[in-house]
Amino acid sequence: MTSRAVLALNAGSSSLKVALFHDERCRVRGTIERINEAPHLVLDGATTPSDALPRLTGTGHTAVIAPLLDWLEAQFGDVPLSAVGHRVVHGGRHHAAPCLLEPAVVDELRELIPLAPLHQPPALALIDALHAHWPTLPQVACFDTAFHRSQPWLNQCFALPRRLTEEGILRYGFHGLSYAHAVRQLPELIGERHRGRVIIAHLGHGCSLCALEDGQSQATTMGFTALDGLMMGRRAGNLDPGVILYLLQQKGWRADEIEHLLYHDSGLYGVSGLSDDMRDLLASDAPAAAEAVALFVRRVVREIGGLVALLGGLDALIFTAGIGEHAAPIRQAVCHDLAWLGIKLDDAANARHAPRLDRGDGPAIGIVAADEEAEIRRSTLACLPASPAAPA
Ligand SMILES: Nc1ncnc2c1ncn2[C@@H]1O[C@H](COP(=O)(O)OP(=O)(O)O)[C@@H](O)[C@H]1O
Ligand SMILES: CC(=O)OP(=O)(O)O
Ligand SMILES: [Mg+2]
Repeated sequence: MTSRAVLALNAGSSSLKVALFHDERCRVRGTIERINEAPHLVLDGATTPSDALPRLTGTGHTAVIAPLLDWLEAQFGDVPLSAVGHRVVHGGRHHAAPCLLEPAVVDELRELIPLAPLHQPPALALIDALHAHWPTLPQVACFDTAFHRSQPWLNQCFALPRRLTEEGILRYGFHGLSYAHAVRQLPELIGERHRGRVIIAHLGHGCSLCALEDGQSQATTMGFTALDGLMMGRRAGNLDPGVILYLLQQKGWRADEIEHLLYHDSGLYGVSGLSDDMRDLLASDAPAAAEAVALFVRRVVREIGGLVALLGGLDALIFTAGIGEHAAPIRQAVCHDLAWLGIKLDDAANARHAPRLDRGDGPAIGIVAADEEAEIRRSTLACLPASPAAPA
């Protein structure tokens, strides 16, 4: 079989995650953190001297990509790239599967920028930059929204006039690459229960929940945009739309000020007044930090209650992403408040972040390490023409 290598790029609002896969092996993986302020590449599982890393002088995704590609070529020039795969947060109504990035698709994705203003522009900037760098290399879009196209129609609808629903004002849902990856890990982690009623809690900088049956998305907390649902690092989540009308009409806020409030100034950061990072809040003894953490937990518990009602019960609760994987006190508080569901957390297993956290009876509880890049690799390869058969 021909050898295949994929560069996976995951453009986040404040970071760029990168992984280079060669066949089954991951050759290098890392995150460019604080991309809009002071970008620096942190490689997974390695303490690399800074002079061996790319020198990132400009800020933003467009500025870091050229030095990153030069560095990758210098370090891994022996890896014959077959394609680049991108996480594209919004695929709208028409993309239920990954696809090759033809010019018409890129134009269509540009139209979705208002629906994902933090994520869609950096992904599109990377697609343009990669095309300029390697004009003939196939590029594939892997959509966060695609995983949720399986939701029953009622769970995709807002109670709005039909004409708006028909226009595509729907609950799309996000974090689909993370959920798809988690679902693949479930048979090994929870056995036959993977076919049952499962809730996955993706708690990272952005946060959402997904209710699944037989591995298919049934409902999710994010909606038309990634603003809905849970409280997040800098996003409020679920909010009475009357608050927005009040700010517009009574307080004279402009639309761009409201956008900033919703995407940047709310959530853990807004409530604590300190930080958008759960680590800082858990380490702080400021009352406002404790309140932000308590509200975060309260919102998770309340939304899980709603999803359990839709599923008609719960067979497993799975945590993933930065907070879900690493913040034992958050998992503990959520599980404590869900004791009425028969959830019983093994505190020792929770403290050591073990894969299985339940005490053997009641719903299974587990942790899956998020790996959107592995899902990007898999989806990207699936979009490429099959390898020519090896000569006999
Ligand atoms: N050890 C930890 N304890 C508590 N929270 C953590 C820990 N490690 C990471 N986090 C949280 O995870 C968040 C980032 O999660 P991640 O899934 O990497 O987000 P994203 O991909 O959206 O940038 C951080 O903002 C931080 O709040
Ligand atoms: C969709 C979304 O919120 O993504 P992230 O968690 O990467 O910000
Ligand atoms: Mg993320």
